[in-house]
Amino acid sequence: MRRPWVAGNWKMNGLRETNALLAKGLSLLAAEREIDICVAPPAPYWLQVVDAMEGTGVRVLAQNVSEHAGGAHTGEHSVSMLQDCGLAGALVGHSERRQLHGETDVVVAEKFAAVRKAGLQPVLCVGETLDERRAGETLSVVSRQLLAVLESQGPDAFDGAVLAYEPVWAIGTGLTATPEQAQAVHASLRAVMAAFDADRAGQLRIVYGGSVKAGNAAGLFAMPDIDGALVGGASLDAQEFLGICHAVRQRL
Ligand SMILES: O=C(CO)COP(=O)(O)O
Repeated sequence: MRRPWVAGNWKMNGLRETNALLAKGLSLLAAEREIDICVAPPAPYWLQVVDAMEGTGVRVLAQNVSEHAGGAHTGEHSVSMLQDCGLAGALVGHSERRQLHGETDVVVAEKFAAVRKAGLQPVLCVGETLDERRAGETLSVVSRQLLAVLESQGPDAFDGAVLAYEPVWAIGTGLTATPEQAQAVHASLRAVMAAFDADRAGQLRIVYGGSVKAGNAAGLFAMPDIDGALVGGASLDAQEFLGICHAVRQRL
């Protein structure tokens, strides 16, 4: 039984006042003890959100992290800073980082390693663009992105980690992958992992991201290999996010 996992990626949204309102709305999640629930606010608000979520069981993630331990890296933040601020982990390789900030598979794997070595939870994001899907390259792209970590760090690198499948064409577009489309990719990713370690593949939580809302979550979570969600836009609305967290309970 894989424990359901849902996270809200707030991206570059929110200010102190709206964060406080959203966090207050999310405090109802304290009841959801059998599910892992996380939020990933922008870095300037980590401490605000860590404080606001105290006692709720909701954990706070970074949206990105440096692969370097410290030093002359203007604008970056290290895993030690995440730890110092009380964060539980970090997203690595989000498609917006790969596409807009030129992060390669190698850099993403280094970030994954840095998070893991600090004992925090890495969330590896993989996904294909619309052109890649149309060219029939979906499975080769997401496998390559997963293998960049698996081959360099081994399957035990995924102990406690989460793998997020986020088709780029479904992010922020309102186009959701159908449950069947997402399930097919999740099953393939699990098979890639199984070639290294079948037990660990069975335990790996693979979550879906891309226009998940309260209204389409149940269909996705009914699929055998969709263990939760990484939610963007809908996580900025407490009721929507609560609805998604409730929907994932069907997997318990
Ligand atoms: O990128 C995402 C989460 O990381 C998904 O974003 P949307 O839910 O807004 O499509």
